[in-house]
Amino acid sequence: MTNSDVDREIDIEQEYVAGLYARVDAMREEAAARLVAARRADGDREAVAVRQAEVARLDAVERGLCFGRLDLHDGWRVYIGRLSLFRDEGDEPLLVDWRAPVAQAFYTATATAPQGVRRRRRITTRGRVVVALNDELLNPDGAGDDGLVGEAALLAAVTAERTGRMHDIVTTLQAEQDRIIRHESSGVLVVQGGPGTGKTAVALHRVAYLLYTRPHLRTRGVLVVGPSRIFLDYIGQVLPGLGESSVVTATIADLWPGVEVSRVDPPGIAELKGEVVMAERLRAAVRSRVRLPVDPGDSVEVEFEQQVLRLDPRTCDRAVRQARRTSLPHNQARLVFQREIVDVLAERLIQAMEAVVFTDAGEAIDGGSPDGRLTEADLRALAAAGVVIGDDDPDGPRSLLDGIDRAGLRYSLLADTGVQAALDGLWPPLTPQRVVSDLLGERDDGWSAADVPLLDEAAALIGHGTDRPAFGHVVVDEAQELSEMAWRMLMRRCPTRSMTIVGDLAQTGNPAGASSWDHVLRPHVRDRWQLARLTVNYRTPAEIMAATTDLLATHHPGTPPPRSVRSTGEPPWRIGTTPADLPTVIADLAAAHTDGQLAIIAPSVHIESLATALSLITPPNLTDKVVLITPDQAKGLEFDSVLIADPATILGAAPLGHNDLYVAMTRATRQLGIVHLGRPPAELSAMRELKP
Ligand SMILES: Nc1ncnc2c1ncn2[C@@H]1O[C@H](COP(=O)(O)OP(=O)(O)OP(=O)(O)O)[C@@H](O)[C@H]1O
Repeated sequence: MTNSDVDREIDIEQEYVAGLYARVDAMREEAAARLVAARRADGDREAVAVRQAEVARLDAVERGLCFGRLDLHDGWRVYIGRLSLFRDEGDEPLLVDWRAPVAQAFYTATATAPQGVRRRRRITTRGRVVVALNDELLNPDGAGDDGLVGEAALLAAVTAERTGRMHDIVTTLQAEQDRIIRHESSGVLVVQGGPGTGKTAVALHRVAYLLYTRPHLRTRGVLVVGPSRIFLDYIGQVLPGLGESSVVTATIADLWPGVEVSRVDPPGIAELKGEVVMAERLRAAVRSRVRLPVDPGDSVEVEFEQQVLRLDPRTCDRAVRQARRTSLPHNQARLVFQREIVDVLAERLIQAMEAVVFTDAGEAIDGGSPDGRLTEADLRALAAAGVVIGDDDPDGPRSLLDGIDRAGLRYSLLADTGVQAALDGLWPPLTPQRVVSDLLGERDDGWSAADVPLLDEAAALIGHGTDRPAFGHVVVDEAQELSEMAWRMLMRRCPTRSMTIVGDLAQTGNPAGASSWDHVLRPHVRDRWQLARLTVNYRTPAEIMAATTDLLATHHPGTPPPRSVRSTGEPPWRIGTTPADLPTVIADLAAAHTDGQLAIIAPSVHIESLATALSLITPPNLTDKVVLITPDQAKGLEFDSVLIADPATILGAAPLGHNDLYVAMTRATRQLGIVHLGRPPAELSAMRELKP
């Protein structure tokens, strides 16, 4: 096309896009009016929320409303964008939502498999203005069929300066990513992929896709679990940018409201707390809190209204078995136990009362039989005293107390503090906090992140907080980090086991985390899970991935690094220094840095001195030009450039330190530099060395 052809085409698209915005503006006005009306119509909060979501969704699609066009061989033309727009109900769409089936060809059609597409056009807009077009003709001769769809737009997206916030990739999704996003699994789908392969992006776009294709999830709710608050902030704009703002994001610790994580476990302890054997130990701990008398001589005395009633071991045992047969959690089963015991106590009291009959004058004249029947002698005595009993059923038991009296007596027993104290001594009410701290033998000095799944397990055993929300679909990001106990907790939040799990087993930093997907999932879904893989690294240039080769080969032999989508021609470097000079060297390198956002990734022992030397805050503000973080905090994030301080300490600080170093090395989109103390670790010695 000549320049004037391009200009003419841009004018045509501009007119079309302007028409789309006019339609959105009209819809937005209507939605705003509906919101005002809903607010006026007193109190219906649900209706207001629905209307608010409608307005938010229309606001969210403002940027990049329309980004593509497909020209089909049969003459049809389809515009692709962030939502579907119609001029009038029943009309052909003006714009097709990227999640609709017809839009799939935009991401997956190739010259060899054109899917009826003649031309794929990318439309780039700035605000509401069309600024560029990029056409691909899908010729059957296969020209340009390199597996990457829309390479120029893709490379522009992956090389753009980072902002500390993740953006959606709806305009440049690649075929292998699209297939996962639209995967029809309604069970557990695991997405395994190396660093930068788009796992997080794909998981979030899949959420948007599922909300579109399975509308029931809007009411059932979707939960996205991430490794840290920093990470959740980093991804926080992606779903709202796709018009989906109803999704809950949380760390594992956030899923237990009311507990503040304020403590870090000593090395090795978090690992033990994460093992599944803890579930059995908690179960045993809860069970052992029911304490029964064993010998007849140990009968429990219950005082009620100046009478002493005795509970022998057999009665207690029967009540416990009755309660356990219900399979209810501890605190609810306790109520069954109490009812059983109170029934026994009430029956004894009734028998004692029936055994004595009072005249009008309050004089005790005779007794009934133990089963509540009055003897003929009793009846004669009572008739003589003017008391008439049981005339509604002359043949049945003629007891003095009717059903209401008996219920009242049971209630009085249950409400009596003496009776309650005796019952609590046998089957006490429990709280998760008590159970967990008793089991761990820890003082009340706060909770660690690894305690949260234990609290949740205890809560499930006890029946505490049974109103915890469950979700229709759960996404787990950086899923390799979850312990067995954390998986149990998550499964309780997702009874339908509809999940998207994304992670990389080569990046596991948590010693309690996963080394095999089958191992973590089998106890919950047996073999009913599917694995999908992502193979192309969009973040990290080939030069940086090459620098991780020795690290990967040493610690994960046989794991191929993902193929980088691009190279920069700029190999990463390393430089040696002394412990005393480390802060100055890092500060000088940071001061000389001009190429976009820089992250300094350092083991926690150096964070304080580096923060002082560079006047940086910790934890960082992710949108700052220079941020200082630990490898653990860096999980899932990315930056234009990365400086790693003291890699040997990262390697040696934890049992899976090599994975932490791998994470740190794969965060940069442009440059990587490593400052080591003394000689470099063997895994990095092949890197280009800069002389100080
Ligand atoms: N199709 C795409 N178009 C544009 N950018 C993409 C595409 N796929 C991935 N990216 C970008 O590549 C980067 C890495 O993506 P993402 O963080 O989702 O990868 P990841 O597999 O979760 O990485 P890690 O496991 O290393 O944390 C992000 O900036 C993302 O926007």
